[in-house]
Amino acid sequence: MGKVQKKTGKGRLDKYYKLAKEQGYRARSAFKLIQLNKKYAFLETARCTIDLCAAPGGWLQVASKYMPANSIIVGVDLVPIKPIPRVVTFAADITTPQCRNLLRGELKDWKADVVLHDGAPNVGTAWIQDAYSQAELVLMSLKLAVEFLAKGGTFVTKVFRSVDYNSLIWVFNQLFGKVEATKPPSSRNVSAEIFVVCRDFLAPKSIDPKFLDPRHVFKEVAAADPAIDKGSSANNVQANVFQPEKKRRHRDGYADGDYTLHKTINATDFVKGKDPIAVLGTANKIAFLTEEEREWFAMDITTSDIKANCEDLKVLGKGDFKSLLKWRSAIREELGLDNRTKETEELTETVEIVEDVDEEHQISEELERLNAEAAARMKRERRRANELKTRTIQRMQLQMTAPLDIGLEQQDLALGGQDDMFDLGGTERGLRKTGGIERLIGDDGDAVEESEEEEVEENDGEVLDSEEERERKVDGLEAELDGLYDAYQERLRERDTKFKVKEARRARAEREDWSGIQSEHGSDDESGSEEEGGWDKMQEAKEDVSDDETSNDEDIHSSGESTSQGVKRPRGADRASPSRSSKRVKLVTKQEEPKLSMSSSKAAQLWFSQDVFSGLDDVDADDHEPDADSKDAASAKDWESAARVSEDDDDFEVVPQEPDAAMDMWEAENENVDEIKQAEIRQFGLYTPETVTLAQQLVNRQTTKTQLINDGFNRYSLNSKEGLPSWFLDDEAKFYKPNLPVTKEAVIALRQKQRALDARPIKKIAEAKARKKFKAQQRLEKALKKAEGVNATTDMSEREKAQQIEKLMRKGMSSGQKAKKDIKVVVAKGAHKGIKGRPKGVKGRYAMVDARMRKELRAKKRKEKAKKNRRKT
Ligand SMILES: C[S@@+](CC[C@H](N)C(=O)[O-])C[C@H]1O[C@@H](n2cnc3c(N)ncnc32)[C@H](O)[C@@H]1O
Repeated sequence: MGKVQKKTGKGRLDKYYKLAKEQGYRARSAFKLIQLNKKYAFLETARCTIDLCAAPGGWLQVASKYMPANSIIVGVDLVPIKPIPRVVTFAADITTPQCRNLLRGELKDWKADVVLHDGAPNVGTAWIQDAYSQAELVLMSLKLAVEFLAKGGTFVTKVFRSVDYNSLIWVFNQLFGKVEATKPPSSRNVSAEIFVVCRDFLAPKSIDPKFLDPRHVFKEVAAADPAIDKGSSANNVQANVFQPEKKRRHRDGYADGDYTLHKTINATDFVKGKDPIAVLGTANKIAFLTEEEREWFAMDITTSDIKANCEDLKVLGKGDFKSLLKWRSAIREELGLDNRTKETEELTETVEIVEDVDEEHQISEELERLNAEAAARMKRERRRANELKTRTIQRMQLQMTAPLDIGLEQQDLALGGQDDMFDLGGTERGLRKTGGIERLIGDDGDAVEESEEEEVEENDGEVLDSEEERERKVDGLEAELDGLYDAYQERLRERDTKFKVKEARRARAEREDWSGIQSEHGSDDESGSEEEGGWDKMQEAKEDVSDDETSNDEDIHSSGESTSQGVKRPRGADRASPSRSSKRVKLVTKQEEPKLSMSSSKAAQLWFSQDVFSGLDDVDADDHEPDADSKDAASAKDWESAARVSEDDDDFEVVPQEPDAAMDMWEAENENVDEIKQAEIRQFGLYTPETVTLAQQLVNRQTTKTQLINDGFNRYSLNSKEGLPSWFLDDEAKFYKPNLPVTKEAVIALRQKQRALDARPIKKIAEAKARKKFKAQQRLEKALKKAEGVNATTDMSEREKAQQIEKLMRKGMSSGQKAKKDIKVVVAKGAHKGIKGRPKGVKGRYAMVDARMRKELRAKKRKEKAKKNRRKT
């Protein structure tokens, strides 16, 4: 309470704060003066007013508004006050003679009709201190008031409700005819302030300076202190003892005859005295000087704590005082001063009778208690585990936890809920599981026993009977973890559109990932299908995504269905079709038939028939393959064929095959292969920076086909993913992939292409445009019909008809939307500050804005949002 209340947003945004803002007052306190003036009407008749402690100037504004024109208004404050029309201000401390001189200089011989004082000391630490300073400030302002007030004048001052309040009122009553204390409605109830309106200044010829001297005015209250010291008020002393921070200052020096600061009393006074609390409140030390006192000192009940407490009473807390009082009672009992001993004996006897209890009953009670404790412990653990699980799920939902962390947490839980990642016990268990512990410990049975014991202890009630059980438990947890992860992915997918986009991108990236150039035989090979991450995987991914894309962009891909397959080729070229495997077989056949080498791979054709390869028949001239017996064999197309063969079966044997029915089917399905191929290239071309870069490298002879083939055998190509958890695979997909070369030029070229694509109107825009056009047409037709109707009427003159038709046609031709009216924004500052109604020179719709209010509204919204978020979590 003692602290100066911080004006938080909540407190500030009250009715008067808003009103002050609206009306342009600098402080909400302006309304206090308005309300006081409404009640006592002192401003309207005043011709000179002094406002002491006037910053920022709210009261001055009010005075300037309510006082007659040409009246004098002077404001003083420690801090400078921004200028106010008709008001003179200066910065000074009202408690100093300098302020008095300044006022005198300003007013000359003028007397003030009103002196206002709304001062509050700028300390704001301890309430008592504040209240006293404020009372002193009031007295100082009164001192100035009596000097400058005209007879019959009014002094308005703020006073805090405190012990000094009555003294002040008494002084006011000596100097003024009418003194009234009031609390205007705008003064917050929580505030201890009261306003005292002193009217009808008596203007005595001479005033006893004691009336205006704080040492005399507040003497009566200060004089209470010695009384306390003398132990006259037990309650106050008690307050002194238990609330030392609230002690009043000795404004009038020390108690009579007591001129020392340090006061030592004898233990006898404390023990045998009637008011031990008063003793504790006044003394600094309890001394053991007499024979008897020394005996007490030597007694067991006088513990070292008690002795230390007696040394310095001023540093003791409540607990210490209590123990001193207990000690006093004990000594008094010893001395027979209190007759509690007897009572205690009686009590002890009673206890002895009660102690005759049945032993069996005790044991069963003990057992019950232990059972109850165990049950409670189990329950607690279960609850804790559940809480942990819930929290983990929440954290996953908030993306605060990586699935890896959850795994660890869950596993830890399974192993006792306390082990951490680097717990050696955990390692030991792991080793034990794999039989490694035996190897480590050898035949040292002791060590094993010890660790087992530890394990049992760690598991704390969740004793795992066997290795199998433990494994089962871990497996179960892993399965649960996988389930959780899948659910998490699912939720993400449902909620997060961004995630969907990322997933799509990832799928596409995977489809296009460079996984080496491999033979199609890999897919034919049964065991090969097990090996993911190579060509097969790429094909599968392509199929999956192609499926999706087909459904989205049917019109685009319909013509390209099942046209080609191969290494690194444009999106959509490969379609999932039942005849896929047969086509593969056919492809191999084709490639192996020398005559058909040109059409051996649709994908290769697509790839190399792009502009970038035009005129490049000798891409791999450096590379002399054994089957390169023709000019074409050295071409890129041939390179592709070679690539297939190179990764074929181990024996690297090319088996020529006869053209079969399947081949016919292929041709029958794709009559205009070339056209489709060209369309595909036009549509997709090289569309990842990696492919463009590789193409560039081939063109620039920076790489060769052999090089590419060799690069295909890398650490990423033969990864077995069997049995790996899905979250791990997801992570791998993100980070464990080859880093393919990308050139700056390739990226620029692709960006340009993308920009060109983006510039095309999308379907929705086209639809919206068509809708707009259709509506415009409808409007026009309607207008025409109405115009015809108007034309047909007979009860209108030709001129009227023309006017009406023109109006209708104008409406029909319009966009159908009403033009939005502009709202003029007027900032409530400068000339616009505090005005009511329409600001000058503003026509049409307008809105008054206030930067401060906007900030506060924003802050309010921000806080509400934060609160809501907190509630959610
Ligand atoms: C509550 S504000 C006054 C508000 C003012 N009535 C208004 O409406 O704008 C209290 C003011 O008292 C001033 N004050 C405190 N001690 C002072 C002193 N010794 N001399 C002059 N001004 C003082 C502070 O600087 C502070 O501006």
